[in-house]
Amino acid sequence: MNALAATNRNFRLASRLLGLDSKLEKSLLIPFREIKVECTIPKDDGSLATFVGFRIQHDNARGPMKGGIRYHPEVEPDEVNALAQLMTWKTAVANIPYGGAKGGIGCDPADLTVSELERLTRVFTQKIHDLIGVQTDVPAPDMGTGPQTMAWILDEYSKFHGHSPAVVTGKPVELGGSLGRDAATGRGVLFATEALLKEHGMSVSGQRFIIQGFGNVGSWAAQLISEKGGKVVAVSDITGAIKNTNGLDIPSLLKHSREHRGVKGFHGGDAIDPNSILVEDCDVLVPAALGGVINRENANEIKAKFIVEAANHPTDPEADEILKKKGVVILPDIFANSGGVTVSYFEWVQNIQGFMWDEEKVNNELKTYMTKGFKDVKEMCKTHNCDLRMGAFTLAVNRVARATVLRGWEA
Ligand SMILES: NC(=O)C1=CN([C@@H]2O[C@H](COP(=O)(O)OP(=O)(O)OC[C@H]3O[C@@H](n4cnc5c(N)ncnc54)[C@H](O)[C@@H]3O)[C@@H](O)[C@H]2O)C=CC1
Ligand SMILES: O=C(O)CCC(=O)C(=O)O
Repeated sequence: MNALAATNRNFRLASRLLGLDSKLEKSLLIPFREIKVECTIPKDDGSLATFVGFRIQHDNARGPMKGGIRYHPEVEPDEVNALAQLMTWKTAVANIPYGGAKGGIGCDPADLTVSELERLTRVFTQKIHDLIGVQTDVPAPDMGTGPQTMAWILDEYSKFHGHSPAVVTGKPVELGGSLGRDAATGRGVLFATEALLKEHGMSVSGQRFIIQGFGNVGSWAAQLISEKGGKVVAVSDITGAIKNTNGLDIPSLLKHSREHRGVKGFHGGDAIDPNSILVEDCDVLVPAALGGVINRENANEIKAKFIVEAANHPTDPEADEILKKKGVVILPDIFANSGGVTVSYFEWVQNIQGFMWDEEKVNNELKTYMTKGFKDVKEMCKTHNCDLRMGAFTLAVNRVARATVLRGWEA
């Protein structure tokens, strides 16, 4: 099932549990605005290259639309649409005053030089600058983008609208980025996992983790989990997969990954087939790369007791059903990876106030939001007698529906 069909399905299931009116359901499902732009840049060798960029703004009932920008060869409209919708539900679960959006450019950042990436980012910003803004739509990093990408967007946007640090989050700290944003999604994954395991009378310490993806989210999650005594027994990225049943030495793996641009070749473990990583033995599986990786082909083989969705929509609905029958507990993306957008919110607040928080305050506030989010999701599970995914979806859809109805439809 494609990402959009899967996300729509989860939304509709939640809408039915809540008993939403079908007209309201339709208005919540259709995106506010879909932007598709052609981005042509001169490459370093003088030849031209054309890319397609998207920004899909899903909903703004609860506040400015918010979500990352992804640079990846598989970026296409349905996927971005699904990711934008997920942002609406994620900001609502976190209870931060935003709606949802997502953007992306269909490109392989590994094939472009830094100056080509800068030109591409600037052209994309020129095409969408009138449609984003501090109170309308605030981009952030996602796969294949990072603080430098946000710095280029900030600079290009500010040429049109004056200096506007709050137009993007996940910026370098020197440009108004928040302390703690870089680690925030991984730290949120840790807090979410702690809340889940505590509920089952367990803690991170001593559990065996497998992490797919070793970029921003996966590497921070691995680091923070291992600092808490969790044993990370296997990790994969686009270059390969490494396993060590005694636990990988994460600081050494981070160093190796920085020096060799990937985990491949790390000597502190055995190389394994990256396609098998999700079905290796562990207690907690943390997908932190692409969507749709847990599906009907591999769901039956999964050995983990818990899945913490650090990536967006890693589990498709067929796999959800199979795993539920097997008794696997899934902590859904719209809660589990909400630490990133929550600290993006703190960054935006700091920029608007012209004031900077210290990192301890950022991390403490994040823990408060994640703990409250878990409690709110669990309450919805009780109310609707449903699993954690539907608990999170009903919580979010109800909040957005309430805001939409309160605002009214008068033209
Ligand atoms: N960066 C953020 O703040 C947030 C990111 N996310 C989600 O987390 C996931 C990862 O994002 P980032 O870490 O930011 O991206 P990133 O670009 O920093 O890292 C992506 C990682 O995935 C790996 N990867 C790519 N294709 C793979 C494959 N086929 N098999 C195994 N590994 C593969 C890459 O090698 C890299 O290690 C995405 O689903 C993203 O939407 C969710 C919330 C916030
Ligand atoms: O920090 C943000 O605004 C959004 C991060 C993001 O794209 C996500 O949570 O999927």
